[in-house]
Amino acid sequence: MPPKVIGPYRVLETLGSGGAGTVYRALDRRTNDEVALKLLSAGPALDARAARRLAREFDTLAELSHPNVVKVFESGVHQGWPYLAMELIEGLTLRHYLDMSGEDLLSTPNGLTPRSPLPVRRTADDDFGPGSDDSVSASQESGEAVFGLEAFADEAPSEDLASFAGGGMTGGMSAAGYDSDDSYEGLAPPPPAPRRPASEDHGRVLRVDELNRPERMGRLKDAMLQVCEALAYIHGHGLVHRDLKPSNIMVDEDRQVRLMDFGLAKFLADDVAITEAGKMVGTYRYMAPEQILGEPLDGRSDLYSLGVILYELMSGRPPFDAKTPHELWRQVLETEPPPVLALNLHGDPQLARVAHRLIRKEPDDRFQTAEEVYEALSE
Ligand SMILES: Nc1ncnc2c1ncn2[C@@H]1O[C@H](COP(=O)(O)OP(=O)(O)OP(=O)(O)O)[C@@H](O)[C@H]1O
Repeated sequence: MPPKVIGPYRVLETLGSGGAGTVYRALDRRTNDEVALKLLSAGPALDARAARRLAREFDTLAELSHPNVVKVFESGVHQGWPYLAMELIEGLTLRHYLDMSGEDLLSTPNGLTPRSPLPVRRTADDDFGPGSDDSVSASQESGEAVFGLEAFADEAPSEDLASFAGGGMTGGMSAAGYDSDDSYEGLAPPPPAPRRPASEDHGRVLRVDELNRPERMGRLKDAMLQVCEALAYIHGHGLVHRDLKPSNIMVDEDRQVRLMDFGLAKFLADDVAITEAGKMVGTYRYMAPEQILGEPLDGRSDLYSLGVILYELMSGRPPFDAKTPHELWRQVLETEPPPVLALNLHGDPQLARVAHRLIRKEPDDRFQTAEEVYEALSE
């Protein structure tokens, strides 16, 4: 059961939950405004010192203001658990926004609410369970390949479309639900990954020609440009997102993109207890090599994550895919991903070039700023 009241907010419904906690639609009883309230529950309840640090961190975020960055209103502590009040976005996460066909978008009452939940297996962003490597099917040469949505199966259960179909969400994956081993010692070479034929894929499939629909590509490009604007803004303020992934990007009814959850990863990374409990700081699949290695990060690490997102949304599968964090890390650090255009023969060559340059292993070899990426995407 969700709490009825959190600080000055009355909880109205559960919007979803992820590795760090649960997000509620809530009413600010002081102003009668609705907000999205994220209650963190990944670690032990905060002590007074950690609570003060949270307040300091989020005071900084609350000062930021950009049309593509979700507005943070305030933070607080509810029975020892930190919470964050932010702008309520009526919309979809980037992945669902791009999974939908143009018809879906146009035929729904508010333009973004899907008709019904899709039968898609959803796992956490760092779930390496069975099927995590099953995304690409045969017959790519013909341009007729189909991709199971398992290719996108890195979303938390909170992302189930039910939460947008008026049903709200209960449950979801708790941090304790992660069973992946994230220690970095004793890397073993990955066993060959079995690939199932497309017919065994469950749920909706996206064909390559669906991925390339001009309308979808237009939306993808436009969303990427807006993410670049958001990144340019936060990097300009000396901040790094650290956990950029499709579930942290929302698109509202006016197709305006909002970058979410930034700043949170740093707070959680700095809190060893929370980090160990949740294992969710920087989702592995989107993490830059330097982040995996625990090296200092700058804006270029976010650009790497942006490249993974672009690669995945263009090709139907992530550049590196593995069943365990060890395997994934080895691939990220040592191997080259297949060319996007080998997976999607008719993909946009310019976007493919941008994606590949963003996911270069050395930060110096990538685009250096979000502004540069914006320009390259606009060419
Ligand atoms: N500001 C918001 N407005 C509307 N819905 C939101 C907002 N923030 C989050 N949500 C919804 O709540 C869901 C859960 O968000 P949350 O940030 O807890 O999880 P996540 O980003 O999927 O995972 P993680 O916490 O591991 O990064 C999101 O997928 C989204 O559907």
